[in-house]
Amino acid sequence: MRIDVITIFPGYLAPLREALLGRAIGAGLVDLAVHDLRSWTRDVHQAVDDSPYGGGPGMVMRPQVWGEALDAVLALDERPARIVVPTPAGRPFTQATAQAWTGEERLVFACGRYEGIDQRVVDDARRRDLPVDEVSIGDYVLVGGEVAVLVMVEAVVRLLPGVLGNPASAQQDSFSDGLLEGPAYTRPEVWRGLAVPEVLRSGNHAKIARWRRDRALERTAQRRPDLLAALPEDALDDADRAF
Ligand SMILES: O=C(OCc1ccccc1)c1cn[nH]c1
Repeated sequence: MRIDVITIFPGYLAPLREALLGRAIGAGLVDLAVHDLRSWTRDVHQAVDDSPYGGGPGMVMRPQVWGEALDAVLALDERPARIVVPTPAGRPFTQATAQAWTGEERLVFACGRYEGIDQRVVDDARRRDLPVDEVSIGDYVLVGGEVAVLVMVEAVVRLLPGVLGNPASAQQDSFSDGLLEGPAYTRPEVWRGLAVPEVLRSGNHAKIARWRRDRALERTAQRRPDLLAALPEDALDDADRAF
């Protein structure tokens, strides 16, 4: 998978070259290219924003600069690309989104700042039949899209074959069965007077699986009743319902 990021703060994306993601890049599982949006400005001040039509606070990112930047970056590789624009006003980015994007040959992230990017940039891309997703990583406002890109790239790349040492852990992710992960424990057996739940040391794998599912159901009911309500009918068996 090729990933391009267009931003006025390329340094913000440096963490993508660290650790697991850095190894995925080194192993050739991911190609990452970060581009400075200001490369496509033509004025001496390298202006990337301007005042909003209709008035109001803040600034809007200029369409000309973004249009030229996207055209140039898209032209760097003939692989079809999905353009992703992080914004508080976007559709929710979820594990399902991350899973779906693992099928993409190329992702091009456009990092907005200020009050966002002139809407015509997205409209023009869609008019040219380029897939464009305006996505939100959560209901809060950041200063720019760069942090959201770090989140989304990590969520996607960890799912690519060969990236995680143990693919099973991606399968048993929180959300993969629609429930939150329950509590996890490791040695020592007793720590500061707190013991690991007996069942986990019983060696009885059926009992352990049941206990883990009960803890996941309990936690989901307490913290995310919305996820419980969203489960398909057949997702809960009788033992679950008893819980
Ligand atoms: O703040 C975010 O993106 C940066 C951004 C983009 C456009 C205008 C303002 C801020 C964001 C919040 N949840 N998901 C994304």
